[in-house]
Amino acid sequence: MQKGQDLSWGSLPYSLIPWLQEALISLGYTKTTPVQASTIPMFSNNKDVIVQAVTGSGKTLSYVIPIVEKVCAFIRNESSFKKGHFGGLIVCPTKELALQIKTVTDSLLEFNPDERHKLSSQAVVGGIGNVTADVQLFLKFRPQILVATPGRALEFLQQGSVKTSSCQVFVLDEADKLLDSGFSTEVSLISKLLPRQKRIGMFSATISTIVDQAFRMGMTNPIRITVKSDSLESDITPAELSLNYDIVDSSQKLQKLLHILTTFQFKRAIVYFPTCTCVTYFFAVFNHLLECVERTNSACRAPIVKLYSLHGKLHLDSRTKTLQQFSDTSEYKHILFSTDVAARGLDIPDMDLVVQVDPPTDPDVFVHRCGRAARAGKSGSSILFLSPGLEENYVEFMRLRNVSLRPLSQLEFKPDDYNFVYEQLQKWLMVDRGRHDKAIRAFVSYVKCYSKHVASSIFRVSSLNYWNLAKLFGIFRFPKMPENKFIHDFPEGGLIDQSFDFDSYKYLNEQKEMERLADMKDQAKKLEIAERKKQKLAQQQKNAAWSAQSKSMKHLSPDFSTRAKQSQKQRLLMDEELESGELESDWKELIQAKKKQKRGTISNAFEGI
Ligand SMILES: Nc1ncnc2c1ncn2[C@@H]1O[C@H](COP(=O)(O)OP(=O)(O)OP(=O)(O)O)[C@@H](O)[C@H]1O
Repeated sequence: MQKGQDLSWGSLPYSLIPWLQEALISLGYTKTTPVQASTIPMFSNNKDVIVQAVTGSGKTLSYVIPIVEKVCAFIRNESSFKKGHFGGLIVCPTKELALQIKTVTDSLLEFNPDERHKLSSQAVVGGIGNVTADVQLFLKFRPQILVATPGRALEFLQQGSVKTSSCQVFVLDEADKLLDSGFSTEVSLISKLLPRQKRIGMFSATISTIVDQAFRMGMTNPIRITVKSDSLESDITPAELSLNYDIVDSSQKLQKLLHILTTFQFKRAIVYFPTCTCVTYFFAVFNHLLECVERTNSACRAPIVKLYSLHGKLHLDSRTKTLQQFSDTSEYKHILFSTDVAARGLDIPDMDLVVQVDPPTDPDVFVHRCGRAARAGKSGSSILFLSPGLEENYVEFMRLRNVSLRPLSQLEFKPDDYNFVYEQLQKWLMVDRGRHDKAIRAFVSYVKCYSKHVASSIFRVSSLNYWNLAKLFGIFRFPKMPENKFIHDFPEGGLIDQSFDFDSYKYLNEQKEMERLADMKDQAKKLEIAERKKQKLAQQQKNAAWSAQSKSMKHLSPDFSTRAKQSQKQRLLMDEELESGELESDWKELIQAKKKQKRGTISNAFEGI
């Protein structure tokens, strides 16, 4: 693709269907974007394509237009699709993205003037109804184009009444994500269920690692299309996106985040946290902090309109509603707290700021997160927090991956103005022990997630500053977890403030508080019994020592020494049980979640985020 090349729709090397061209212009797409100019002629002309182009460059229309053209050509030749047949399948990793692609597709199809052959699409995604309901809708409305997530798509295609033989195009949007271990089995099974002679298109902003897998999907002589950015700093992020980082102690992250969100000018921002529990927790914390900011005459007073939260453990309806409300508002300063469920593909208008409280575990996702801002030629900026020490190497690590980050300037941050943050956080936690439980869960999930970083030489759980991290979450004690061995000067009982009285720390929820009190009684009883057993054992040992004095070692009954060993073993086991009982409380939820996740991998590998 040459610089200064004519990008009008009319300059494509073949003529688009007239109503389609009219539709594009009516929708405000007056000319092609570079990736569309390069891809549409190839993909429409029966070539398999592997397309890499920066975020927000218009990849969606690069495949939707060729699919619509193929569907129309099929109808022209065969008069219509038979019942149970369809013409194109688009698969992508998240439900939100699938619904967004369907919206883009429908916006074009509405312009089809042929009353006899209505064109439509259907979303086939997990979390909405069930596959039987999907098939019923499909048979009733006979859509020609399907937009699906991998698990549900596979189930759907395996239903007897769904016929795949007319499918001519198979698109993998966010192909690198689809072909990684979480989804690859479903995706290759889907490909096998579709006709051999179908065309395949793979699209992503970060696709370099998957080319070898293209052949496994059944691609024949795929054309590789790479559309780079004009940016001087990176050719894999848009030129209009400024990429910044800030070195900040975990203990100061909340304060800095509050400063940025209250003093920076932006319309919509997205703040990424590593796990679902972190999103839920910090969403609640931030709502409280913002109330405090509003109440006081604090230096950082600013008109934040609304916070939203999004993650994979929320019900799909509520996720869709949240995104809808967040996207629809025309007011300033709307902020979405999210996991990586909103990292790829989402096209939210006027998003001009992305903040990453931590880098993503997969470095490729960094580009996708930042790419939610500065889309379609608009400007935007992203800020990444890095902790001092090893994490500072991330800047060089990303530079080697062709992404250059600059230190954040113009941050007139005065820590003293934000002293109230930690105080308020602790006060807020004191109101309800349930809040502290949530903080502990979020803390544990954070550490677990940290251990999953691909760049394991930079992100080491052994190098984390757990004391600073504890301040970020506001917790009063360290949870029991295997990583405690890395905490220097680990305090007695994990208590961060030794004077803190956990026994009188209450739940607001009456039922929970009653259970806690009953538990406390139970524990006290168990300890008493254990203490008595210990004393008894000590007495037995004393007696044994006395009798040993009177007998020589060779006359010592072998039976006795075995019994002594056994009871010592029993005592150790009992101590371990008590210990693991406590351990369990912090880990139980994570283990359950892990099991659930394992069961759910087929339907959606994004559930963890
Ligand atoms: N030809 C065009 N003219 C003007 N705007 C366009 C054109 N094509 C697409 N856009 C707009 O550009 C934005 C980004 O498009 P799209 O979501 O397809 O990007 P993408 O390359 O798929 O991004 P990502 O890699 O983040 O998924 C959308 O708001 C879309 O409406």
